[in-house]
Amino acid sequence: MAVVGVLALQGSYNEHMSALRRIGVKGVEVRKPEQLQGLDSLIIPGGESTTMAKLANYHNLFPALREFVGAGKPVWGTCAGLIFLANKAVGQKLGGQELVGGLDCTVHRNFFGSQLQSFETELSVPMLADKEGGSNTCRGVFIRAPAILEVGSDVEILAECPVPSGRPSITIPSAEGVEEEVYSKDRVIVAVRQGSILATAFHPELTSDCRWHRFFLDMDKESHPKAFSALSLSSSSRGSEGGSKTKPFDLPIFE
Ligand SMILES: NC(=O)CC[C@H](N)C(=O)O
Repeated sequence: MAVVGVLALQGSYNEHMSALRRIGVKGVEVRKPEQLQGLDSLIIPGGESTTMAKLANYHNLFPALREFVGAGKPVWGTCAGLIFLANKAVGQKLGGQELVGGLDCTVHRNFFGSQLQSFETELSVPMLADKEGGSNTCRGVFIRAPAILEVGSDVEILAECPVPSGRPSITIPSAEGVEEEVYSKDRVIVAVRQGSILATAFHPELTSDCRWHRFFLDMDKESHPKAFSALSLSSSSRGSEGGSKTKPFDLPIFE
């Protein structure tokens, strides 16, 4: 059976573990480098990326995380996890923070503002409906959320979000990195895929819609078909959009 790890240093790892349970998959909490061995895929949750990076450093996790990403094993970063996976981050705290990298993009760490500017919105994600069924949109829960400013040519854009009008204006380094310019587009990228890396600026694990988790597991399945032979992700555990009816929800989620 495929083994899905969830980086459990800080942030919404319990919610990811719970979302995995809802679709009949047992997640494994990861806190030490050696726990990455034997995993087929990994979720890096949201939380606070500077704190998470300090904890990851403390536990000497960065080399092992880079190796995991470099090996082409599926990795999904949500929110702070997206920041971890970006090759470049701007808007960081003084002194910056270490990144795992691997995802060819520039991310703004607090693009949508502070806690007070957190919001929910309906996002258009036709890819999700194509692959996992259900509606063309999903609920996007954005909490002190980052956004992706630029992507490389290998990165597939899965979702964009209109930039909320009340959001404080942010400056971003210009291409040369010297001058600063104000972000002026009316839309911004919030979900991408680059090969085995999936990244979302929002929190699917806080909603009852399990399609992002299923999509991620399907990526895992593509790369390790054998590991999934014993995993019953079809019929019984897939259920309808909104999660399996057979397993009780054990954490509060947004309906
Ligand atoms: N909900 C989140 O994960 C927020 C991430 C936050 N902007 C950060 O740095 O780390």
